[in-house]
Amino acid sequence: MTASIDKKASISLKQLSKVYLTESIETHALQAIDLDIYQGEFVSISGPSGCGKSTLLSILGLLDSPSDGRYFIEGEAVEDLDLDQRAEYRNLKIGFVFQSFNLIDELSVFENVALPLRYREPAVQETDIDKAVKKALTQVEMAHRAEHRPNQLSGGQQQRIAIARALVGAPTILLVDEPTGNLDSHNGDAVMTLLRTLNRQGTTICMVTHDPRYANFASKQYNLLDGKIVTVPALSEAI
Ligand SMILES: Nc1ncnc2c1ncn2[C@@H]1O[C@H](COP(=O)(O)OP(=O)(O)OP(=O)(O)O)[C@@H](O)[C@H]1O
Repeated sequence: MTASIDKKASISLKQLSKVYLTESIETHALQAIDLDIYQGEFVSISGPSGCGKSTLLSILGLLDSPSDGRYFIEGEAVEDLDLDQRAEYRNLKIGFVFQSFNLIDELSVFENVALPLRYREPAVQETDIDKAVKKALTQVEMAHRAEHRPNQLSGGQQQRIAIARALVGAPTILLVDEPTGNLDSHNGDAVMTLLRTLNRQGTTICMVTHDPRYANFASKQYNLLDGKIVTVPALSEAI
């Protein structure tokens, strides 16, 4: 049987499952997940510790493979790609923002943001890299810090640089993992406001968070409970 694919979905999961096998223990981390994320959406996925959020994000980011089910990016099946193909797909289609920023202190802000483009084949021309990096830094309002090193910046500024690095390759989707986890509430609010602005400018976002306050920034909210996904009704529907 061929799974029905919605061509318009940027990301589509069909009956996707992940089982971890360790010695005699079988953990069903994700159970028959069906999820469509459309271009221009801002989706949040929340849930308690151990519900499968990191597992889901790793699979969406092509860092791990499902045990069963299908995963389509822009209508193309990606669950069976080999390691090299996955790396290439990840570079072209996925922007990743981590809780811990993961910037390289030995490189300038400019070079950190340029990094994903330097791994592309065929090589991206230097003038195009320059243009794309400046555009991404402008989007996160950090163009004035291009020559700084990450460790010369505040946590909130570092997260902005990490977002610019995720945006620079014009990905299909931005996958965001607890973006405010290492920030105080002022910087956390500013980063969330930036993500909302980027979404309103057209960036598709899927964010994992355990903070319900920040889940409200998303236009569509899901809860993950024991590896199963449930839609959170919009406020107007809940009343
Ligand atoms: N590599 C692994 N091997 C075995 N079991 C794993 C592995 N990674 C995760 N699990 C199990 O899968 C389930 C889901 O874990 P996951 O890390 O995805 O949850 P989470 O929602 O991200 O949790 P947290 O919010 O605490 O980070 C848990 O029961 C966990 O123990």
